[in-house]
Amino acid sequence: MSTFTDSLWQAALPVYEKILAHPFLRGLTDGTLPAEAFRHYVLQDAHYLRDYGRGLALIGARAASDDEFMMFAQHGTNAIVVERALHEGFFSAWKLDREAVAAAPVAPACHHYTSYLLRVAQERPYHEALGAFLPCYWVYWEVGKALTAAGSPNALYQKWIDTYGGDEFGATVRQVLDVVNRVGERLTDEQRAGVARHFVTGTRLEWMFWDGAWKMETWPA
Ligand SMILES: Cc1ncc(C[n+]2csc(CCO)c2C)c(N)n1
Repeated sequence: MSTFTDSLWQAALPVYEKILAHPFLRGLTDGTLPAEAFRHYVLQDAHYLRDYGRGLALIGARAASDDEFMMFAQHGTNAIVVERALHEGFFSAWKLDREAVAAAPVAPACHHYTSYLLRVAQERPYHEALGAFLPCYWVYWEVGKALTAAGSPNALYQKWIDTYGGDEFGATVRQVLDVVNRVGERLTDEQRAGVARHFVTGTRLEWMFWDGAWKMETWPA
């Protein structure tokens, strides 16, 4: 039987296909991604994870059930655990200390995505916020599986791929998909369309985050 989240995936499929074809992701698996672009990405991701964790805490506080609250609060904490692991892994290898990471400006794509997520988490209904926050999990899982199948000749890139292609991350994503399907059962068609709109927007912002890193985009003025 087709589920609510299946319909969300169908809506975002053209964007997901563009993500898989993007030179940043192609470059991770064939090894052609310039090291500076990867570094730009990981630095921006440290900024992203701190705001994403706060956004999860906000939507957790608005959840209809204690189980959903606990799940989002835990995932929010985990976003910071992952952000700290970047410091012990990639950043220490690049001799970047905490101050240097914090001082790196938040680039336009990251600024756009996190500003959007935090606005939706505070201002829009809970179900719409779920739509906006879901691509972060689901797109990364699908990308992780696709890139795991391809592999990378670069050990650093392979390490990144391993984070998102594994079963542990898959179990986390399934947990969130179950919540979205449960919430979806109570929604009208119009409300479901609202969730889908945010899901597509979030997926587009994931594409833009990789594209911004590929172009090593900074503020034009
Ligand atoms: C731009 C960007 N999008 C998604 C993720 C993946 N991700 C970040 S937090 C989280 C769940 C809660 O810990 C997941 C799956 C990322 N790292 N960077």
